[in-house]
Amino acid sequence: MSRRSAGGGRSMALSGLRVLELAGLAPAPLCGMILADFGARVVRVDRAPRSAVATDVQGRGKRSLALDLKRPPGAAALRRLCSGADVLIEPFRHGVMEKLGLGPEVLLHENPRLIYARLTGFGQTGKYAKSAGHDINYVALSGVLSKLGRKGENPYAPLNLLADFAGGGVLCALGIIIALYERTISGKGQVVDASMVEGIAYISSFLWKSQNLGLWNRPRGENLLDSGAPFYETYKTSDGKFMAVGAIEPQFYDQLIKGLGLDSDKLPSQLSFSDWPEMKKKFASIFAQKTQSEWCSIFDGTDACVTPVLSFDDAPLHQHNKQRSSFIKNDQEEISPRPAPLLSRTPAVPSCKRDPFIGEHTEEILLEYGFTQEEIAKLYSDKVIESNKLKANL
Ligand SMILES: C[C@H](CCC[C@@H](C)[C@H]1CC[C@H]2[C@@H]3[C@H](O)C[C@@H]4C[C@H](O)CC[C@]4(C)[C@H]3C[C@H](O)[C@]12C)C(=O)SCCNC(=O)CCNC(=O)[C@H](O)C(C)(C)COP(=O)(O)OP(=O)(O)OC[C@H]1O[C@@H](n2cnc3c(N)ncnc32)[C@H](O)[C@@H]1OP(=O)(O)O
Repeated sequence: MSRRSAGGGRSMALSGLRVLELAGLAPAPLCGMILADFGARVVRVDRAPRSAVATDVQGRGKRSLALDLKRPPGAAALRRLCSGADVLIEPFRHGVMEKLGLGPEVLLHENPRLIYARLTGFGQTGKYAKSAGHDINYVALSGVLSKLGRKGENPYAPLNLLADFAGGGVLCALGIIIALYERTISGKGQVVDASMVEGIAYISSFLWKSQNLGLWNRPRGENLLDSGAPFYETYKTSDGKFMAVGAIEPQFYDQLIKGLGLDSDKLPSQLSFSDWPEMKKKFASIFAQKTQSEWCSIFDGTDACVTPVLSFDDAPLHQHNKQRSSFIKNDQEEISPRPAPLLSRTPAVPSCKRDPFIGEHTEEILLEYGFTQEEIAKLYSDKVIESNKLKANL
């Protein structure tokens, strides 16, 4: 496991980029964390009066400023911060920023180079633009949820990975980077309308565009890649763990059959759909006869596409992941995934420090953005900003 400190002397791809992230639930924090991991100076703008504990668990590499946006001097302070920023990420449903007087017309007028990223579930327009929602709702509206789940069961949302993170945080970060690239040519900022419904739909383009290939003709849970096929499944081992099987191509399927100790001449053909349920039972009874580690000994080094299903405890300890330093430890000994992808010259250097407390850096950030000590004192006395130095010094 590697332990590299932020800013360890190497310049990162996004060094010098100034980002303001208005505190949100899950997607915007990931977006901000990605930018911070790759070198951006990300300020999380938390609420004042602040809540006791930060709910953002993706605060790595960020600093926190606690600011009351509902008070006019607070909104004015954010406008000023935006004048000196490259990127603003806002995670509220449509209309919230406009109500605060912080809509894109205002902020882009004051800073035409600003990338104004709006990360929402339903986007800035349309019937649901002002409705509350969460990951599962967005996946549902994208069409994708209808495809997920096992045979005979209700659709199943795979945690909150699809909308919040893949279609939300990650695609918003991509939108920001694209807009920043375009700004190098035009000199102009723009609004990034990152709707998680559309984000999921977009990352599911393969699903949409493969509808005519016959891959998805059968009901949910009975197709090649949705747990219908015996060779694209998980199987329980004798020690209560699992193996993942993804032996799609015939040459890899042959190696699976060999590893399981079966004779392919005595089996139905791989793509005989009607035999799939029976083949699954056969595979399951064989996998149940050995431990996960025994199966790894059999399949490691083959092309059978069989791997262990690792727990969070086991994944960082797996030899392959250790060889690539795929997981890192911070100063609190917390383990998390190393930023991906790896850039050869300017890789991400994630911070090893703990996440910021709410309001921990209020003063230093305001000074950095050009506020005077007198202006800061006024904001304090007006109770528009808060700092949390006490906790930070513990
Ligand atoms: C499935 C996921 C969500 C998972 C989240 C969980 C991980 C966490 C949810 C609850 C957490 C727990 C809880 O907090 C209790 C504990 C607290 C403790 O500290 C830690 C442990 C906890 C157990 C804690 C643990 C975890 O953190 C939780 C379990 C998702 O799908 S996330 C994606 C959600 N959707 C979106 O992001 C799409 C866009 N956003 C929205 O649609 C809405 O924001 C949303 C999410 C529906 C929320 O609606 P809401 O009405 O609450 O907000 P908005 O309409 O957007 O308006 C925001 C209002 O706040 C004002 N405001 C904002 N910033 C400031 C500021 N700096 N100063 C003053 N005011 C501010 C803003 O003006 C708005 O005010 P109005 O309503 O008056 O207009």
